[in-house]
Amino acid sequence: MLEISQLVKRYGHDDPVLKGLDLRVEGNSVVSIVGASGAGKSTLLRCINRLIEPTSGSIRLNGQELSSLKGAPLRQARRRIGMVFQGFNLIDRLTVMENVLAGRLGYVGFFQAWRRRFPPEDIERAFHLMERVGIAQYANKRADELSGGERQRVGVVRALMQEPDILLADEPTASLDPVTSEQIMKLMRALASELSLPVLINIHNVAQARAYTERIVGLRHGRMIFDGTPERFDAAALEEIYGGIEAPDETSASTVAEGER
Ligand SMILES: Nc1ncnc2c1ncn2[C@@H]1O[C@H](COP(=O)(O)OP(=O)(O)OP(=O)(O)O)[C@@H](O)[C@H]1O
Repeated sequence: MLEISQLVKRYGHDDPVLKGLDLRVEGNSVVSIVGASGAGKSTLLRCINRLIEPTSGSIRLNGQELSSLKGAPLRQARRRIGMVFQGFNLIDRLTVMENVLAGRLGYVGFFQAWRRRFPPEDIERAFHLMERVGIAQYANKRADELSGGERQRVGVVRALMQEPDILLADEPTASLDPVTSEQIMKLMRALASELSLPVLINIHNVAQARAYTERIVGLRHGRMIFDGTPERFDAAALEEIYGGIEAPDETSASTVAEGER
């Protein structure tokens, strides 16, 4: 379980970008975080995985306080936080299997990794997960020979190889075509349920947030101004969050039929 309370992040001497956020995410829930550009969505994810240092407040993952960790304890905590990126962040010249095994780097020793000697159970887990998401046949292909959707599946499997307690996804579908985007959203939702994993997804596509996540958190200028189900995420909520700015993909909201959910 993730429990964030009174999280503040200030870059330098600027006004805080996150202004006292409270958020609690339990079990296998899939939560989307929406908000206009600059609202603080990426900053929130980066505070959770501690790519950046929160200014104040508390972030607890399964009871462990993350906000003050440093050194080895921070590295250990970070390997329990899986991250999926907009640009996939794969190493192009390495194979799919090598990219996937990179998810174990927080666990295996340096020389083991350098000699590419991963324990058999890691290889087995890699194949199992690759099969689950439909990329096992590409195990020995170079990552740059795959399509965007396949590459993002590699990104998801790499994150799951960490055996994470939570999965964070920063605009995971923004580089993909609409159909592939929906497949990736469906996949993350299914995996959350299969693995009892909470998933937090930063997303600009409001239609997909509504269709594929069970809870939507709306940020505006670093404050949470909406937290509810897609059913409650109505035109008024949209107006409050985007304040007259058209939400990037709102026009396609009606194209996601109930039956596809
Ligand atoms: N490293 C940084 N140094 C200074 N300011 C930063 C830094 N990173 C982000 N910011 C500022 O913090 C604010 C929030 O940025 P953030 O990237 O969290 O927003 P976002 O909601 O994810 O936006 P987008 O949807 O465009 O990715 C912005 O005003 C941004 O300029």
